[in-house]
Amino acid sequence: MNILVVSDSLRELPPAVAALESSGHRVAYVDALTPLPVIAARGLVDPRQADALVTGRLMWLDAEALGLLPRARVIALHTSGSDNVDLAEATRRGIVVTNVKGVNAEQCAEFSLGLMLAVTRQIRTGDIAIRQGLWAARTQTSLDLYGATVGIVGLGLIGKAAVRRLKAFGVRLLCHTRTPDPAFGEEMGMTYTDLDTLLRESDVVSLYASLNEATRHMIGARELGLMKPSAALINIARGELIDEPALVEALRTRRIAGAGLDVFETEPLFKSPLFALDNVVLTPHQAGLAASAKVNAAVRAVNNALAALDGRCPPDAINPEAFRAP
Ligand SMILES: NC(=O)c1ccc[n+]([C@@H]2O[C@H](COP(=O)([O-])OP(=O)(O)OC[C@H]3O[C@@H](n4cnc5c(N)ncnc54)[C@H](O)[C@@H]3O)[C@@H](O)[C@H]2O)c1
Ligand SMILES: O=C(O)[C@H](O)COP(=O)(O)O
Repeated sequence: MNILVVSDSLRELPPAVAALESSGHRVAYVDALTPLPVIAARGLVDPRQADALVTGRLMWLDAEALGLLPRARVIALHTSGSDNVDLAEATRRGIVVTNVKGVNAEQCAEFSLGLMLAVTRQIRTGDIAIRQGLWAARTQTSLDLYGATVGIVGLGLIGKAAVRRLKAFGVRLLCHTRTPDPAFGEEMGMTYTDLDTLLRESDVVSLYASLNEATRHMIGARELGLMKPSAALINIARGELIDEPALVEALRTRRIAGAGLDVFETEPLFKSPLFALDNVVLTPHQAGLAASAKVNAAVRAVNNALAALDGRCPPDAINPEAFRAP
């Protein structure tokens, strides 16, 4: 059978390539996350012949793109998010979709704490000052994490991993989530609350929710207006959780004190009003980019694809009801 790999990184990961090459299937690679309609139009590889597609988060798989995969049995994502796939349409077409949830959860959690520390303790400002010879400008940071209230939005794998770390920081923990875990909350000394209360009471609000219709723009002008002027907003989840122009305005007018952002409404991001602001720390969607996680993600995605082609429902199927044996 035919496997199409569209990825900007998978070919650099020998264990994933070895698994593909020894599978006995025909494998075609496109070494950039190019949209399927563009791949089809260029005619170098025909997605219509693919029985499996292995790809990543920036491959937008809406109804039109899925229409270019008439033979596909499986779409195997090497990312933990899966919001780039129209799942209902994939299911209707009998395509099983898999992701690699949890593969980079610990790394993303630790990165979010890095952003929290960078923003609240103004590590970036200090770095810039010392390089400019401005030792005397060293900043007395206005917020320590110790003793602060941290609001967790979305308590999934990454949210929980962040909470475990934050417990050691001596913070008060609030949480708003669709999936409260009372035993975990009790163990961590964390209080579940509605979103507005969390926004009003938190010194740091950190987002870990998945992107869906209920969470898209869950933080807009109204929500930013509820936050303390001294508070910081951290987002390593998905850019679309925040109404970005509203955040730019809140940061520009110092309605909130700062933000740490790893994800954006448009990615990749080459130009943004955020770049001109000194109270925001920005990173290019790298929270999960640890070497081990990247290899594990690619190998797990390849194994999901091979399982489906082998007639087994893939272990990471998000829509197992769509699985059909060859
Ligand atoms: N920056 C990165 O590199 C990176 C890497 C991996 C994952 N992510 C993103 O991080 C986020 C968390 O990933 P995860 O693996 O922990 O996912 P998960 O599915 O385990 O957890 C998601 C959480 O969001 C909550 N949620 C969903 N809808 C909600 C709503 N309406 N209100 C409140 N909570 C809601 C769910 O209850 C769940 O607890 C996702 O958005 C994922 O795409 C980012
Ligand atoms: O969903 C994920 O795993 C992260 O957002 C990372 O995605 P990426 O590997 O496509 O950057």
